[in-house]
Amino acid sequence: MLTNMHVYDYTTPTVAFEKLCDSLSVSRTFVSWLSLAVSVTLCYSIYALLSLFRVSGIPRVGKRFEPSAIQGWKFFRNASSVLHDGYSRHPSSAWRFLRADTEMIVLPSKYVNELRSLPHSIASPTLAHAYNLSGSSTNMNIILKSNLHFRALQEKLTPNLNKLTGPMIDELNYAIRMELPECKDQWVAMKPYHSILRLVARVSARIFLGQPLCRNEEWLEISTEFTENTFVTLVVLRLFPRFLHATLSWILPSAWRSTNYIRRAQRLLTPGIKKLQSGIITTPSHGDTGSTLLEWMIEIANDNERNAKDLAHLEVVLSLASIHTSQMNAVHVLYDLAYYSEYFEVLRGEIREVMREDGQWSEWTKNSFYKLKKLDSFMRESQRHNPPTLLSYHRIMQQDFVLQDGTVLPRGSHITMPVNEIQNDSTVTSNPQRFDPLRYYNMRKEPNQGHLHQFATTEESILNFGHGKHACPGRFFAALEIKSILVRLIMDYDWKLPDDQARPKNVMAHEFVFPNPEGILYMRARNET
Ligand code: HEM
Repeated sequence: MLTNMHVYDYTTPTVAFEKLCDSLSVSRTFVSWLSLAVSVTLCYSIYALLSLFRVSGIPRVGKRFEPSAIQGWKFFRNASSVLHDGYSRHPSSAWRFLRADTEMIVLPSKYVNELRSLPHSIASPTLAHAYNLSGSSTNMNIILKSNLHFRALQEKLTPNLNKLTGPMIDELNYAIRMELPECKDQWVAMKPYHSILRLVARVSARIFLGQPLCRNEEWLEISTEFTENTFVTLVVLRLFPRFLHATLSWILPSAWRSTNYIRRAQRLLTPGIKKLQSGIITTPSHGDTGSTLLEWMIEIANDNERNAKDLAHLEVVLSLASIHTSQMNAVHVLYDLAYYSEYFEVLRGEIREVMREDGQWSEWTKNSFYKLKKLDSFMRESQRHNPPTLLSYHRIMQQDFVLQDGTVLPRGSHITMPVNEIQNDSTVTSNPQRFDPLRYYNMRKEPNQGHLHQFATTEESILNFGHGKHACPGRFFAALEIKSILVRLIMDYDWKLPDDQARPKNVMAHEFVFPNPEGILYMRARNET
């Protein structure tokens, strides 16, 4: 016979749940947390199991039954050894490794030419960038909605670089006065990471938004801090399986801050965008000839791309793509120059030659900067030793695709290339351990090589900017901006490392490589210019 205690009303799950808790004499909160933990563990186990079987036929590096969370942690701590291990075993074929949030298929560069012109419908770089940046949790999924920013850079900004050189130089003059310390006749300690970030942010803002917004302190904060917070968020999220990202981003302060920066950018930029769209503002905002990137975006936008808030959002995305990437290269070059200090005079000699031909730096054109082949070579060599990321050429396969040697890239898989391993392979770069600042300058002196091996040129095995039709559309602007900043820093100041100190060590997180933000250099004003 059943006692009353066992006669439950199961008509609703809530009632059944409450009765069960009463009968077990445990608190409802405890049971809720327990069920959540069991569900998460179950989902995670299924996810980990599925990832074991996902891409058969392509060998995987890493311990076979080690959970993806542990492999992801190892990748976070020491991505270079994971990639070095995989590349040493499989230098000319595909292999894969597990991150906590996905599995990556790593390809050698021999496949670049097969992949470089595939359309988005087969291999999508945009989906891969959005995924890699945890787009749905970091406000970066806007790039899936429109590629207006990409087109504006390719069709408008790059062909007009010559006209933009004047405004860039003008803004840099102002930025240097605002951001660098007074150091006449004395050595002053400073952190280049922070000062150069502000120089790049100011010069970029002049080109992206024009005057007076480029000097607006709120915009300068948004354009630098959005990126820093987004990277903190994605570095953390990458340690967890994908299905937890949305929940985790609710509790990460860096994710709230990024979202707030997007809202602030929309509040700040939308009124001006609407005026430009309705033709109320017609004069170019540089205060010079030419347009700003924002004006070009408005000019070429199609009917689905005219939403003012989306345009403001894309301006922030452009800041993420451009400011820290350029700043990092400039800081690496300065750290390398301070270490190999004999090259200061080599580069100054080259700059003096261009001044003899083209006049004072303030009158230079894009072509004047092109003549700085030794500086260009130094920048490229510094980038080879300190690439912004160890992995590049990300694509998500939208269809199964069979490479010519029969390797199958399944639909949904995430492919990438180990740029750092490839460019430091001795079959690609002779004596790769050696830091040889004039390596590419000397290569360009060979017959028919003059236009090759430049900082902004991409090659099958030099993939820091990608390669082919999806390669970085901002790389020519980046080269010009970085050179204009470096010319000033090299000519107007002496630089040195603190006594007995080596070059500041890079900071690594997952595949990302950052110049040390705490690195200190001493600077002193020179009289020459
Ligand atoms: C040293 C500086 C820079 C580096 C190393 C760099 C590197 C890259 C790389 C590797 C890609 C991906 C290419 C691919 O898919 O294969 C990329 C894409 C892109 N870059 Fe750059 N970049 C730099 C500067 C800039 C600048 C200054 C701008 C803007 C003015 C810019 C705008 C973009 C955009 C819009 C994309 C495409 C993102 C998308 O698909 O939505 N980059 N960049």
